[in-house]
Amino acid sequence: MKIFDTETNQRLEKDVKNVLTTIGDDVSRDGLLETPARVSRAYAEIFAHTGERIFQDYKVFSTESDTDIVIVENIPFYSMCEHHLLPFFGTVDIAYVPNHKIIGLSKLPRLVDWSARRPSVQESLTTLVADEVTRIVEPKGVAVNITARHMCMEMRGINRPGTQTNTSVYRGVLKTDALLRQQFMQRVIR
Ligand SMILES: Nc1nc2c(ncn2[C@@H]2O[C@H](COP(=O)(O)OP(=O)(O)OP(=O)(O)O)[C@@H](O)[C@H]2O)c(=O)[nH]1
Ligand SMILES: [Zn+2]
Repeated sequence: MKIFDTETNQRLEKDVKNVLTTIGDDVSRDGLLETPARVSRAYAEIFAHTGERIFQDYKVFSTESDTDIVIVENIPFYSMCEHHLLPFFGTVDIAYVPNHKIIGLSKLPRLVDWSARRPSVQESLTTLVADEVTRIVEPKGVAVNITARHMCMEMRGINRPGTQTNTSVYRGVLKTDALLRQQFMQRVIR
């Protein structure tokens, strides 16, 4: 978990107090006394990788295996929409077609966490995961599929609880080879 330095913490706590006061609440009442500090700690987790472009926590192995496709599906994620700072969350499916290089499997959920812990939109999240798999594994093809619910569409605004958004990126042979692409889609389309 990211730890904010003292100055960042103090600034954030002050900002949270301002928001609470501005919406008409009383920051000196019992229930809110520790809230600015809690929000600061929560933001340190939720926004831990803001501004980072390169995922570093991975391990790759070389392989002579001729596995056609690797699919890791149903990886849960939580992120915050950059328009309303409200949560959007769901699942990510990742596939790649190896080219003599594979990635440690657990590193894919780690990559998803790293990508999600910043203000984002679902499309950029999808692209960021695909970019980093491409950079790290140098595969023949990559596919990323995300299905998510956006609180900004459910609890306010258009108010449509349960609405789901699907975004996907297909690259290389997973874009051009219909059979491989179908193999991925058959698994992940629920
Ligand atoms: N494409 C995309 N749009 C998003 C995402 N998250 C939130 N949005 C949308 O961002 C848009 C922002 O629109 P605005 O008109 O500027 O903001 P708003 O007045 O709060 O819009 P409403 O949500 O329609 O009330 C909304 O349509 C949201 O649904 C996302 O991940 N991807
Ligand atoms: Zn939003």
